[in-house]
Amino acid sequence: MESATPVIVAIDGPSGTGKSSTSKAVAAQLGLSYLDTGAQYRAITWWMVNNGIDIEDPSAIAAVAGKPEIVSGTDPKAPAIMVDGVDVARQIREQDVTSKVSAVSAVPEVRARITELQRNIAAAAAKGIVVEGRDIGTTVLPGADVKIFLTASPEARAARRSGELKNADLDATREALVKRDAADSSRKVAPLAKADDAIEVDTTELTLQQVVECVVTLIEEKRAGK
Ligand SMILES: Nc1ncnc2c1ncn2[C@@H]1O[C@H](COP(=O)(O)OP(=O)(O)O)[C@@H](O)[C@H]1O
Ligand SMILES: Nc1ccn([C@@H]2O[C@H](COP(=O)(O)OP(=O)(O)O)[C@@H](O)[C@H]2O)c(=O)n1
Repeated sequence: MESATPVIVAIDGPSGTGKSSTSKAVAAQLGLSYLDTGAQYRAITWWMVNNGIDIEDPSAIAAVAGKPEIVSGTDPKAPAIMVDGVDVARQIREQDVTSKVSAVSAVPEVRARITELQRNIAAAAAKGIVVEGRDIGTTVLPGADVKIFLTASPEARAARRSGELKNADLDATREALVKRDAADSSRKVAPLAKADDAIEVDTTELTLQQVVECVVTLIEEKRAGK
């Protein structure tokens, strides 16, 4: 599939619905760039924790939101995330960051900063980009060519997540995940939400391959002008 105009794809949804795996596979298959916006919010959270900022204090977070330099790689086969020149790909997945990221990402100054980075990265993608997150279709790139909102039952999502984490307790994983979704959905600025014009795909009973095929087909149809 060749096209002169870059295609912008927004994939949103709660945790464990398959956003990262689907977005990486779709981008790799179509030769597009890829951006994991959750990794950016995790990276700024890691920096706050590492610099002793009180996560309970939004004004303390806001005051330093512009300080860390966050650089995202956009190769779907080797996604990278750096903070002040340090590769934090492993650290940002740790439980401590996961439990604090919703509080940090709810601070408007953090969102303004990260949203600007995201728009610049999307604008620079020559062939187009798949951007995954919570507010891409609604806020970051409302003019995206294709908008997908992935969902799945909390049970399926918890089972997928505990499959990744060693010794994870299924009930505790589900509880933590539902709590984070609630925090992300209820914040004032750019909450987790489906855009009115997004296509919802329930992945509970689908394999990753089926979800990837579904999204690739939607992009191809859009490019063919259907
Ligand atoms: N449709 C699917 N069926 C089964 N497992 C899946 C499916 N999609 C993703 N997974 C697995 O679930 C886990 C979470 O997927 P991920 O893409 O990280 O979700 P998200 O980015 O939405 O949090 C990963 O281990 C992934 O391999
Ligand atoms: N566009 C986005 C992406 C993530 N986030 C925040 O970042 C957190 C981590 O996102 P993630 O995509 O890495 O989470 P998982 O789906 O991997 O569990 C979310 O729980 C949100 O608090 C956001 O606010 N906006």
